[in-house]
Amino acid sequence: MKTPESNNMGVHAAKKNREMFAIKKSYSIENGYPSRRRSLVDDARFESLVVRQTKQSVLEEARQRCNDAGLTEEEVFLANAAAENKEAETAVQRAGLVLRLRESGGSLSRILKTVENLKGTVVQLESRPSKTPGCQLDILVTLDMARSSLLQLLRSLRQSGALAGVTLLSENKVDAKEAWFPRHARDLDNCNHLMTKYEPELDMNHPGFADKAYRERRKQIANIAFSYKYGDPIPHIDYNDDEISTWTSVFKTVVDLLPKHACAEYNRVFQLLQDEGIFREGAIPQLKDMSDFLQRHTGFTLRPAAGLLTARDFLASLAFRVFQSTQYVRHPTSPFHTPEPDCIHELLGHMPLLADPSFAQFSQEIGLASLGASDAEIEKLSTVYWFTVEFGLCKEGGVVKAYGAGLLSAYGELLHAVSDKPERRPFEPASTALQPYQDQEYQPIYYVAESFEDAKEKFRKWVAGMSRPYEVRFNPHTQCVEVLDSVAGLENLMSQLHLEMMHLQNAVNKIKAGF
Ligand SMILES: C[C@H](O)[C@H](O)[C@H]1CNc2nc(N)[nH]c(=O)c2N1
Ligand SMILES: N[C@@H](Cc1ccc(O)cc1)C(=O)O
Ligand SMILES: [Fe+2]
Repeated sequence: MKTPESNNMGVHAAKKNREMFAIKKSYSIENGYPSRRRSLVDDARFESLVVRQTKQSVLEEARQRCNDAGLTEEEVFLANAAAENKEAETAVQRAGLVLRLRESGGSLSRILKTVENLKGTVVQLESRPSKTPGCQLDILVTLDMARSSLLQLLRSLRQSGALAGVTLLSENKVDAKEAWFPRHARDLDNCNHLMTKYEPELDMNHPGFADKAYRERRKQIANIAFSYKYGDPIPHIDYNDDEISTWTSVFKTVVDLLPKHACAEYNRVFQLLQDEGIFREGAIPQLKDMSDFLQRHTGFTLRPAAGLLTARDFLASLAFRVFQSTQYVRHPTSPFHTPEPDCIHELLGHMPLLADPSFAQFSQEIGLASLGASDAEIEKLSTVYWFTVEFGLCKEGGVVKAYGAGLLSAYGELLHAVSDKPERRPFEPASTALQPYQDQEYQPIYYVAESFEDAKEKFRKWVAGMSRPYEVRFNPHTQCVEVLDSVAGLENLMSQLHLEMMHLQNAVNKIKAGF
């Protein structure tokens, strides 16, 4: 089966690519985020722009270093890989070259001779009449060769008058231009970029802006998240009295409002969390305990996040049933609203429903749809996320109830959402995805889902029309996202499903036999 693990070289290349173009911690702080008005769609646009610019400057730098302005992206990639250390320089790698020959004459044999001199092995050789004017033949040659020799070969081919063009193809079909996305839960170590402009250091309207001790404390907790790596135990935080009393006051108001305004699925899990002593007055739940709870119910786990993540990084983690959660607490002067997500929002708003099987699956569906999506599609997906997971309403026996995390952790807006003031529209992914929104005042429009099942079904139909030319699937046994683009992979999946169907059939038979 073609799993990311067996397609090792490609994955390695893609990962290197991501690391090479990576931005340290945040998109906004180092890049002067310009927007004044908060919108996650603008955030997503800004993220793409910074990624493009960073990539451009990395390429420029490499071209200058190699003193060759004509280096293609693939060649920069190769040169950087070779420059890592002695071993990397002499490591043999497979490469595909397209050569455009002016004349078929003796030039091909000369080229092959050069390959031989450089200790390369030809794995495959194909030719076809060239469509390029002034050229006779196009040759596709696949080689195994040490990286440094490959660079040398490219240089000498470029100088040869017999060739009208030389193109290095991407390593093992991985297109360096294609969007990288995490293939294994451990790759989420690379998916924690922040939008930092709502942090207390930068946002003058943040209630903690003038409070030095608060900013220090927040930074200290955020740093724990920065150094977190996949597989580490989730760090325990010793919350202080101020933090605990903030939690307790928000918790009390939520408990009062739930019976009337929260959806049944939320209330059910909330009760469980109270029964287990995870949700109570006087103690902020530890992410570790919450993560274990979620894992028992839906397989979701938590990893600490240092602040508001970019939409692409945040959504990607959902594909792995991982929720990236902040661990610091909002400022004590403003318990009922904070401009950036904090652990009270994540714990009270998001966690209960992540323990509901149907909702967990909906969240994962959005995450899976985001992998390899275009920038425009990420904008749409985050808008859908906004009007469902963050601010969604749903119907329950003719009454409108809240399931959005931003409503369940902010009681003022919850009362507003269920009052007769805002406009309510039925949830339709295609139109919901285009609705502009802001995050500074209460929402003027909310979208109402018939049920989670219905929302999921509509979402799935809508997502099927997206541009990605392949389907992806999460394999819970390996924690890998598999790209369903090979017959072998599909056959494997089919045989697994076949086995499940047999179990299902047997179960039905046994129940029937019991009557
Ligand atoms: C996908 C969407 O933009 C969404 O609102 C995300 C953004 N980043 C986040 N980052 C953190 N830490 N917590 C969140 O709830 C979110 N929500
Ligand atoms: N406003 C939310 C927190 C929040 C802020 C920004 C977000 O994108 C999400 C959540 C609260 O007070 O609970
Ligand atoms: Fe949220």
